[in-house]
Amino acid sequence: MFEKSTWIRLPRNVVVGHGVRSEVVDVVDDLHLQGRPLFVTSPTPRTVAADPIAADFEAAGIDPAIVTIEKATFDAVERVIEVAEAEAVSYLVGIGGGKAIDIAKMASHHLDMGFLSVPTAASHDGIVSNRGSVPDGDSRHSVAAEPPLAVVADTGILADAPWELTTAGCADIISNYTAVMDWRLAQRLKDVEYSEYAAALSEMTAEILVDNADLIRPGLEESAWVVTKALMSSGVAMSIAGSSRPASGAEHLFSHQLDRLAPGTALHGHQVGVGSIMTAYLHGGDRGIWRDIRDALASIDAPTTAAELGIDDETVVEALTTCHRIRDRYTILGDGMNERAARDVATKTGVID
Ligand SMILES: NC(=O)C1=CN([C@@H]2O[C@H](COP(=O)(O)OP(=O)(O)OC[C@H]3O[C@@H](n4cnc5c(N)ncnc54)[C@H](OP(=O)(O)O)[C@@H]3O)[C@@H](O)[C@H]2O)C=CC1
Ligand SMILES: O=C(CO)COP(=O)(O)O
Ligand SMILES: [Zn+2]
Repeated sequence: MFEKSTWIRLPRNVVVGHGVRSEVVDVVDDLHLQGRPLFVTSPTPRTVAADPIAADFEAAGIDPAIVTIEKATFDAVERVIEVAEAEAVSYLVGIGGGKAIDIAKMASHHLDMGFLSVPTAASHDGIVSNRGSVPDGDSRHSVAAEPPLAVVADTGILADAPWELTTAGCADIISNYTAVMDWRLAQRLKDVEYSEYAAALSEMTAEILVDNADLIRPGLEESAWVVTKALMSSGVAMSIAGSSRPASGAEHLFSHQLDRLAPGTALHGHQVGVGSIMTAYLHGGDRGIWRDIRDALASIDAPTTAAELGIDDETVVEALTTCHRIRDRYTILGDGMNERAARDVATKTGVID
């Protein structure tokens, strides 16, 4: 008897383009959302987007509550839940980078409320995904959360954000190449659940981004357009898979471990990009695609070395040898690298000296 079933949750409205910030109110109307919203934002995105959007809501006769979070922590999620209950809101709007959007996602999951995603930086592929990422004890990886009902991505705001946020988003996408290699490996060796559609979408997204790398330049709004569409597509791949597998393999384990060993030093996307150079080498050796990944990252100004990340060589080696413990996810790292092998891959790929 055929017993398979799947439930894919995707946003109903995706609005991308110049000046669409002012259309958040219309999107809420289109979704038939009633009552008060709670805006979840962080300091810079509040000024750049949340306050002006709040003014649009007030002009439409809706009085939003606003909570500003500084860090992605469970305390912040708790605080958002408390404010949502105290202010009797009906839905949430996450306005900001990965931090604000993830907190909004996780709080709305707990509250069983809808949420909208309004990115102010094209820095990560959680804009659309059904995953939320908040450090919990020793774990740093994403968990299932509420997918957005809608995404409103204003390319004017995204293009004005610091350039490194956009290059971080590009690197998060480029890392899909190695994430999918790890996923296929895990399917072959450990029989993990695998979706050819999600894997193909994730790889194709990276390929389109790399093919359009010459359009990705600072100050060019078209760059924000190209990168945001790729981030959405990658997020959809995660939603189809029902896991972050299409976009997160050993390169993400490496990045999550760096978040523990050198917190706040480099952006998520930049760390996974450097991790991807090394794990591509582990998959294919010297004839593999590690140089293509490195060159693609360099072509969009993303870091390709530990020094460019601002992380010392020893920390890279430590992260490589320990990151397989971060989560139960089989990757090319298997049950862990020894120090010599880690130093070797990091040196051969030029990540460390
Ligand atoms: N859920 C998922 O599927 C995924 C989640 N992630 C998670 O997302 C996070 C990474 O996202 P990232 O966006 O890099 O992190 P942050 O939200 O911390 O944003 C990075 C920085 O950019 C600033 N910023 C945001 N927008 C603007 C703007 N328009 N102008 C100027 N500065 C701006 C923020 O300012 P300020 O400090 O003032 O807020 C912050 O300092 C990680 O926690 C990662 O784990 C990543 C990939 C997928
Ligand atoms: O960053 C992600 C995808 O780009 C999410 O992956 P994790 O599940 O490893 O946190
Ligand atoms: Zn990522």
